[in-house]
Amino acid sequence: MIRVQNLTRIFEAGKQDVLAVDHVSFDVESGEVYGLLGPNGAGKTTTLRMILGLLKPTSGDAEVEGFRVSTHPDEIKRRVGLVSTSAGLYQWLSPREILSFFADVYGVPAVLAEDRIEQLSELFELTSFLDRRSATLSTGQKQRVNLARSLIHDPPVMLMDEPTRGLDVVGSKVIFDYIDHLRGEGKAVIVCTHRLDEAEQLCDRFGLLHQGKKSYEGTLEELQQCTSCQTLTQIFLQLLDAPVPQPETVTATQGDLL
Ligand SMILES: Nc1ncnc2c1ncn2[C@@H]1O[C@H](COP(=O)(O)OP(=O)(O)OP(=O)(O)O)[C@@H](O)[C@H]1O
Repeated sequence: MIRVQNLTRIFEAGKQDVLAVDHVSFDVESGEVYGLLGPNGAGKTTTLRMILGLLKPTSGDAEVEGFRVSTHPDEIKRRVGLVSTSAGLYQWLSPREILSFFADVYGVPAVLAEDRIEQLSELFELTSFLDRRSATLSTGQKQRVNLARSLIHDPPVMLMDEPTRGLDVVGSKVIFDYIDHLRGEGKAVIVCTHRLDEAEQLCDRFGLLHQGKKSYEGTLEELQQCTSCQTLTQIFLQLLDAPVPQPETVTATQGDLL
């Protein structure tokens, strides 16, 4: 469903270029939740932005349902939803107006959009504030509107950048349930998070980025076998202590150690 092939991005930043993402490759299948993890500055957001077509790779490519982002950026946007804590809502519009607006942007026919808004309002319990101005909503309510917005065009792929940042336990639970819902619907999901405890519960497979390179990949069991660590936090700390692999990335399924 999602194929990332040798994605690389170099930023020109003053006198020194920044190699933000360095030949990263991975696949995510339908119904799979893939945790893209790494410390600050590892290249997670840059990778998501390239998959979505918001940022041009220096080299490499990404594919969604067989469409390459380099050649079919509009097909990609139709097929990918994005949940990001930094996404704001239009303060003067109500959730219903926001959802209608995005349905229109994504080319969802008006009749279908009405049904979709109905379904998503029930799923995310928006009904009681669907026609209130967004400025008056609580953080958790705004977050639920954002989740509904990301699904308005029913995309087969969902990218989530720090979805639980700043949320309390109840808000985080809404995200957990949402990710389970996506998995049940057969979507391919990539989640970037610093909450390793959450990632451990949520994700089926992990790719660990370090200094722009993919250092580890596998299920929790595979990572445990490969590192002799038990928790994702321990595995992560081991990754930070290890030298960045050169030139090949390491796949836990191959039984290699860093
Ligand atoms: N527009 C830009 N110009 C220059 N450097 C950039 C730009 N965007 C990102 N970078 C650099 O690229 C590297 C990767 O950044 P990125 O935001 O992808 O990391 P991240 O893993 O998402 O980090 P965090 O967890 O802190 O959000 C960092 O060194 C960052 O400073």
